[in-house]
Amino acid sequence: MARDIANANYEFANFGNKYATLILSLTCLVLVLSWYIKFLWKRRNLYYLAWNIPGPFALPIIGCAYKFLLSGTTDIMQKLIEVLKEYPDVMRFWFGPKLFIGVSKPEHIEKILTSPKAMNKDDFYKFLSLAIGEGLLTSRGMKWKKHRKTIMPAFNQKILDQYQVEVFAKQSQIFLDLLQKRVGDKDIDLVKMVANCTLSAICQTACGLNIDFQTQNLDFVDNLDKLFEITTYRIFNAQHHLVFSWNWYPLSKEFARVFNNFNDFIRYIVEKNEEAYRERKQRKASGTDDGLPKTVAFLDLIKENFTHEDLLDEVKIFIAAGTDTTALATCCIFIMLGMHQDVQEKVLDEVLSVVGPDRTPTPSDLPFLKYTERVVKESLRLFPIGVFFLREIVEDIDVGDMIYPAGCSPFFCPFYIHRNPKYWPDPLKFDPDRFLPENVAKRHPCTYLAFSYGPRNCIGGRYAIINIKTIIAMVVRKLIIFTEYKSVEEIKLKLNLTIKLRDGPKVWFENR
Ligand code: HEM
Repeated sequence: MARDIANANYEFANFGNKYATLILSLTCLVLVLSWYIKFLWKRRNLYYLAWNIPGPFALPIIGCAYKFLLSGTTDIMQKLIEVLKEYPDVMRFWFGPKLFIGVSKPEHIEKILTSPKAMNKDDFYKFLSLAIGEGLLTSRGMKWKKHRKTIMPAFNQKILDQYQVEVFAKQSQIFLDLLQKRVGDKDIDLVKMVANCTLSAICQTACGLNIDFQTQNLDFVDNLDKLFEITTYRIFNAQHHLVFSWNWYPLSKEFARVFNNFNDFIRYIVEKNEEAYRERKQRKASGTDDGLPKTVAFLDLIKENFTHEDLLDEVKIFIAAGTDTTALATCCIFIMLGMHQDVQEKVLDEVLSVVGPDRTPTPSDLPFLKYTERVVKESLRLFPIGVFFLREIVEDIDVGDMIYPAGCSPFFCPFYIHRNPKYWPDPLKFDPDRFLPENVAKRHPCTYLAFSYGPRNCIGGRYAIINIKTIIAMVVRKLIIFTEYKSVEEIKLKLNLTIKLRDGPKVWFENR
């Protein structure tokens, strides 16, 4: 009898436990489902508007991410272009719950890039901020607006002519001297050499500091490269987006090392600039200023409006956004000139007629190097250094024939647009005359996005073109450029935040 009661109690307790587990599981399921339905309901506008946009099939949870599974940095670019080609004007792409829209139609690009509803960068840039801080390129909202307004005048043509061209010419001369010692050498690390030249120029133009990266063996350029490489890796490997998983990963230690080196250097140059600025102020106050015109750095023009931390962030961005981009663009131009000796001859003729055989280029020469400028732009068409860029839409944007929903992230791929035969006939042909004013007038401005477009375009575009023109003018007069590449198709690229030449520039120089 007692055993029967015990058995009955046991069965009752067991039934109770099972029942409680069932209730608990059902409650959890209902909670998760109601959270999910609420999540979907809140985003109904996004789903509704995305429905009509063509794009690849999206799987549950991962969306279209399967398209990029197991892709290295070379394949990602290739695959992105392949997908864009399937949907030539507009493409929706679900990456998990996130909606990206690839925009290739110039009329849409113009409306989005000029809309105040799309001035912020996508979340994707937060990994970039973790590496290079919150300066113009990565900052958002009012902070960006205020900084852009203050920094803009420092990049105007007058300042560039008055103070910067002299720096570009000096650094280009050092670069040329180094190249002349390597004549005939097919193993030069050209990207690094040019990057040291552009970095020395930017340190001086941004902070007024004369550090010669070109002749001293400083490894800052390698450090910056590594910082970008690890950041690119993290962006494209979603499993490392969580801080917890990243901190356990060995590459995070390497990231910390290059990150600290980068920050120490920036702190050093900004502090040096502030010291020099204080001294100048004291000299002025005590009347001991010699009255001679001084080189004015960007920092000198903006520092009164910014905190020390803001200045650090902005200098980080100038250096990170200006060094590699300009260097890569210059290397691609060297390749194009090596591949097209007739174009190189025309550049030489122009430089000799405007600047002459030995004189250093001055600001008044540069506007007359018109053909050289067309060469720079055409090379940036084929090799736009920023492969793609993204925005975030905070309110629906009606572009006429469709609506871009709030919450989506439009992305723009200059590499794809610049090689689209619809806008650029015979797109792989290198033809600088595409940039003759009469030909430019026939195209929609948003078919060319090397420096982006609208209020958030590249602030250093003019600066970069002037710097590159100075380097090319100095080099082409003394050296003939050759490359092993025979065609544009042969030049393989990979992604490292910006474009990289997978197999290097394969360029060498001979005496003229
Ligand atoms: C050939 C060289 C260069 C190319 C191709 C280039 C390209 C670009 C592109 C495509 C953007 C838009 C990026 C985005 O929206 O995510 C950008 C932004 C920017 N670039 Fe450049 N850039 C070059 C040189 C420079 C230089 C030399 C500097 C500075 C001295 C610079 C500073 C910036 C800054 C600060 C931004 C952010 C602007 C903002 O968001 O308000 N760039 N650049």
